[in-house]
Amino acid sequence: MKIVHVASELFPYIKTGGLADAVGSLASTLARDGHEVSVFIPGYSAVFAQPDAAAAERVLRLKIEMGDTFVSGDVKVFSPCPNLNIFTVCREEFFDRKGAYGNGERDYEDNYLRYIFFCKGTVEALRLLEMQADIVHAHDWQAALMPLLLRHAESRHGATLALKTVFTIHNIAFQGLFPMRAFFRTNLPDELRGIDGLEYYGQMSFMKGGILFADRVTTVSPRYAREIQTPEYGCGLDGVVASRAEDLSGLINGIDPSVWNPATDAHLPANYSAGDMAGKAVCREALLKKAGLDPAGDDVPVFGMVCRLTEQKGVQLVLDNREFFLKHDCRLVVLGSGDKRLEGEMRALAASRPGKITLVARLDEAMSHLVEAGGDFFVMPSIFEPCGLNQMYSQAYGTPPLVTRVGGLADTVTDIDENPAGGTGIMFPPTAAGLRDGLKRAVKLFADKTTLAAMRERGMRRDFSWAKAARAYMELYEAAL
Ligand SMILES: Nc1ncnc2c1ncn2[C@@H]1O[C@H](COP(=O)(O)OP(=O)(O)O[C@H]2O[C@H](CO)[C@@H](O)[C@H](O)[C@H]2O)[C@@H](O)[C@H]1O
Repeated sequence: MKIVHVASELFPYIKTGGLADAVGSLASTLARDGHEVSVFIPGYSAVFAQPDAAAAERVLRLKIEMGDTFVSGDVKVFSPCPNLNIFTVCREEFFDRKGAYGNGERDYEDNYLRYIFFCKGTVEALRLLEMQADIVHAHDWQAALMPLLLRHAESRHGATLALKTVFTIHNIAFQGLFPMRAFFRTNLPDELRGIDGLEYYGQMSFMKGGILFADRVTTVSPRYAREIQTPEYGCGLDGVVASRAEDLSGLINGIDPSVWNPATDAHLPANYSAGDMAGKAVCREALLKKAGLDPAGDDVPVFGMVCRLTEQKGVQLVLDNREFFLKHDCRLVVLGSGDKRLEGEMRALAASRPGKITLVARLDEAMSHLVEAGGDFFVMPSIFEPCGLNQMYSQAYGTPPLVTRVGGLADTVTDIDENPAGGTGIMFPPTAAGLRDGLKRAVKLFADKTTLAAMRERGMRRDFSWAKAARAYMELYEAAL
């Protein structure tokens, strides 16, 4: 099958979060299975810093109509492995910047222009390169205009660019909402300005376009697919999502075993597996040292956390439990940056107990592997979580996760008290009291080494592979065609 993915992130070329991992793994798994896969991403300068992308060749010059003007750019391509072509839609003025979406303080004000250009450039490339896709699969708000722009270009040019379109919601909290004047740059027909089109309370919503106009809509777990049809989790788009209920499905992400496998992980000082756990202790020691924490004996649990520091990830719940971390003999390593207030409060908490609590406020791929491997428990108390990857990584690394009962977390972790013979983690409601209870249960469990060892082993033997996840997408594509 000819499959085209369109996304603003792709591991290992450009990543700010789980979107990059999900698209990267899905695309390469489908390519390995023999499908002809292309991925379109913006030509961020960071992409070309990667060795295989540095040799990208220009295949097209673009001149894209955006409102009453034409904007130029080009398309470069490289191929990191058989059956996989990565196309970058380039325009230095838009994508040659330090951050993908903003400067660290705020989002770029021209993001609507950048991603309209990206989607239009992709559609134009599909046309000029005569790619004849079976499926065009767009991800998240940055690519959400693809289904509409593609069908519009088809009717303008009398061509078929793709048989079916799929839109995946990785996180409905980020919708691409802009003042309505942005619509003018799409050159879409005026009737799409209204409530049955892209309008959302007087603004223009990219994500609404993806949900309404793709042939199939997916999100990244069955539970989140149900949740986003409710006002509590739908972030204002619950009605729109519910209107597509018949074409909506929730497909769990997988993890890429060539990147996330403790038996082969090159980021770790020692490897280990369910059958030989000796290396995990080496990783634990290395983690404490790297994080600048005091050594911790067998009776002192090490809690790890890796995430964007945002409300979504439940960082506030951790802060609300400062007393727990201060009172109990434990260690806490937090790797993440983001919201300045949360970062500041976490930094203050760490400063109040150096040697015991630490915040590493940067993006650090290698250290994220070490936290997964070296921790005794992984803390992931998300307020909402479409799928979540770290709770799967942590189970694969023998580090039981503490998770809230929401979205993909509830779909991928089994609570040890509810199911003593099958438990792989600890689950609780998304509140400060819920997390407190979870932490206390973890401390108790840490003293019960037999139960803990069995739980670790069960997590490590679970099949979270992308092979399984990619099969579910293939079934969806086939059903759509
Ligand atoms: N400081 C840091 N250093 C190194 N690595 C860091 C890091 N901070 C975060 N990461 C990494 O970023 C990724 C985060 O992935 P998640 O799926 O947990 O969340 P995210 O909310 O970004 O993704 C959204 O999309 C994905 C993909 O569909 C969904 O699983 C998820 O629920 C949804 O919110 C992980 O690989 C993690 O290790």
